[in-house]
Amino acid sequence: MTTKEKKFVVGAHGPGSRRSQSTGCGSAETSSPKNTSPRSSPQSNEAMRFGDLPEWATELSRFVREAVCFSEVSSKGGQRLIVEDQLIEEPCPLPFDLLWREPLFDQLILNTYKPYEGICAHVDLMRFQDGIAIFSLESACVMHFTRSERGTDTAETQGKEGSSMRIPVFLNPGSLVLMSGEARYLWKHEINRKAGFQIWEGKEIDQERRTSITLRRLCEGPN
Ligand SMILES: O=C(O)CCC(=O)C(=O)O
Ligand SMILES: [Fe+2]
Repeated sequence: MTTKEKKFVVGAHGPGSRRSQSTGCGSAETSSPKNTSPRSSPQSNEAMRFGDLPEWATELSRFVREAVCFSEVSSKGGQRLIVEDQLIEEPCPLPFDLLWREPLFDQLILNTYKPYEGICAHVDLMRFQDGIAIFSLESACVMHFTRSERGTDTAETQGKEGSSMRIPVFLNPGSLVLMSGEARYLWKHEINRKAGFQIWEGKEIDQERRTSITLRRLCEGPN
């Protein structure tokens, strides 16, 4: 895998309160070596590494910086959009205080999923700092973001029928997801690959093996 294969950056960021308690599948926090995996099948494989990362992962960290610095939004110094007469400022995909910390990441988890295996809705453990990167490889998929119970629904996050908003994000093989701020603390992410759930533009996505590499940084102090 080379960094050249990465196609684009999906930045998910919001200002808001940073520390809400996480909710996982049910109510458990997730993505902890000690917790039950939030993935929907026990046959999934995962590998974890803490501390000094292997060279290829350090290269991925460098790629994250490069991708943020050269992304369209960053190069314009935060994109400003007018939507229905309202000025919306799209923040940088990863705030600069997080982007330039050293090390950027010190924990990695590699997950492989067979077709129809996914990961249920969760907020990553509070033992990890803000600023999380996920490289999505092999099979395309749709990741859904839903407001966690800790982040109260507002008029903006309510769908027309009053149900909580569910935001689909299409991930190509090679996509990079960056989560910080509200997206990291107040929204759950999920990849439901059960039959009938991976629909994009009206068509079901063909499923193959999917691999993801998640990079995070542990909070200081005992974990
Ligand atoms: O496989 C993915 O893309 C998501 C992984 C994830 O959310 C996690 O490990 O916490
Ligand atoms: Fe996660």
